[in-house]
Amino acid sequence: MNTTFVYLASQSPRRAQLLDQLGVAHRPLLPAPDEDAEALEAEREGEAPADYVQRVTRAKLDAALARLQARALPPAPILCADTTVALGPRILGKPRDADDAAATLRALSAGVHHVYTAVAVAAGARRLLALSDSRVVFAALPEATIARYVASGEPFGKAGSYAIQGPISAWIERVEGSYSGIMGLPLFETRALLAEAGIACAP
Ligand SMILES: Cc1cn([C@H]2C[C@H](O)[C@@H](COP(=O)(O)OP(=O)(O)OP(=O)(O)O)O2)c(=O)[nH]c1=O
Repeated sequence: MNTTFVYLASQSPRRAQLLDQLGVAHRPLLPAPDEDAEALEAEREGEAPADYVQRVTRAKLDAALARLQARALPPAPILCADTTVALGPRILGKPRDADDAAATLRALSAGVHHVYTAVAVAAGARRLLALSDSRVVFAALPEATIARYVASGEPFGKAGSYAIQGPISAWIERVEGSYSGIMGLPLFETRALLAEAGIACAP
């Protein structure tokens, strides 16, 4: 396929910024107002977090392909991703409210959790998917820190109620894996998928 851009099927500004780092031109391919994006992220009982994140990412890709067809847009590869924070078998999604965000941060405090990000590319008839798995160690979070952080508003819209790219990183002792993956788009895996789809990244 001879294309000069990819469609980024994501509302996340972080994913657009991360894709910029690869030097790949991209255009948004966002859901219509009547599309139920939340339904895609419904959990299934007993499903392992790594399986969940890949299933949701495939569903996001299917929805994006249908959107491209419905809007009769020019063909180009589509990229999407999903990030899930897991404490053992438990999925810690985006917080419902301030209490939920504080409870999630208490659960992550003084412990180890995983951040899974699946990234998927559709190019022509091909569909490619990769999974990034990172291990994050949080120090013990004082109650006052949790309260200030929740009041700052940053936990909202973030899986696991935190953003590694923000001030809470001062309480992260160790990370093994992919920093960009934790932020929402693992650049090593994304570059490899795009290369497989015939799209060269810089440098
Ligand atoms: C753990 C963590 C998550 N996040 C963000 C990345 C994702 O935007 C969000 C997880 O939600 P997602 O459901 O993966 O993505 P989204 O709803 O923001 O965007 P879309 O589905 O349209 O692509 O949490 C951070 O920014 N930093 C972090 O450290």
